[in-house]
Amino acid sequence: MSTSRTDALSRLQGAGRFALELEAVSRHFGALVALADINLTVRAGERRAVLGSNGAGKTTLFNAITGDYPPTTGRVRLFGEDVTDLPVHERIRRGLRRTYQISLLFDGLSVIDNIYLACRGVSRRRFSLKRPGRDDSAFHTAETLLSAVHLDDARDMLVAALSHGQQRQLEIALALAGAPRLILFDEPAAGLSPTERTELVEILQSLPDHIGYIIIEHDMDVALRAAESVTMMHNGRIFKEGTPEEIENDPEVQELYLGQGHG
Ligand SMILES: Nc1ncnc2c1ncn2[C@@H]1O[C@H](COP(=O)(O)OP(=O)(O)OP(=O)(O)O)[C@@H](O)[C@H]1O
Repeated sequence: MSTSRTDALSRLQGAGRFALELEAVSRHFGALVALADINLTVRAGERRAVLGSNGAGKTTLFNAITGDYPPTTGRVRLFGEDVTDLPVHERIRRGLRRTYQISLLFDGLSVIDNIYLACRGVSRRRFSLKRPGRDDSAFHTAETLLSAVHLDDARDMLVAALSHGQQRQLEIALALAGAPRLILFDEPAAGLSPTERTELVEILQSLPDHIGYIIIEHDMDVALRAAESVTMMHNGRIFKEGTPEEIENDPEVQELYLGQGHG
């Protein structure tokens, strides 16, 4: 981690606030226990990877954090505030964002229009009847986000004409609209080529320091490069936590992960 990023993180965390605290979170689907007694904290600005085999409970963990599927038991706190009983949109208002495994882009619109709509959607003036002009601040924000996800060259292309990798980059831009403080990325590298994966990691690494994220990733290499801490899940429980180096060199993790054909 660079010295300037370390300094920025200590400033953020000096405020003494966690971005996320999960306390004894469980989620049942009928008799199935998808999450069991999860205790997890993520510091403000921290970048965390969640690894685990199929069915380990990673997406259910995201659903519990966002409120898409609230926990059966346990508490969820965002930036020090208990949000367990709050609906999804109230968590979004508090700076939580999420990307999905499936695309939620508008295929028939251009890249810049997709980003612009996301920016308008979270702006205070979204109900204004006035036709937006070039001085609309959402336009400027959209142009900034376009560059942040390396899509300047695809600015006016229709989403339907983008490569799979470009679509994933655009999804990141949409998650950056508004003032996100914690983003949950659900397998952003799925289906990407090695070159696209490298670009994705560069984009994630250059996000502003105050934006923390949790990334679900099957590709160990991407996860270990994009994160500074790792949580490994297995059968709905936290199996290991550590730095990327600790997780990579852990014999139990290697056995579990490589034994299941990942890596
Ligand atoms: N809405 C649901 N209804 C019933 N069972 C569910 C639901 N969502 C998840 N599950 C079950 O919960 C368990 C955990 O699923 P989850 O999708 O969280 O795993 P995952 O680690 O994200 O897996 P993958 O890597 O395949 O996406 C699985 O057994 C799954 O079938």
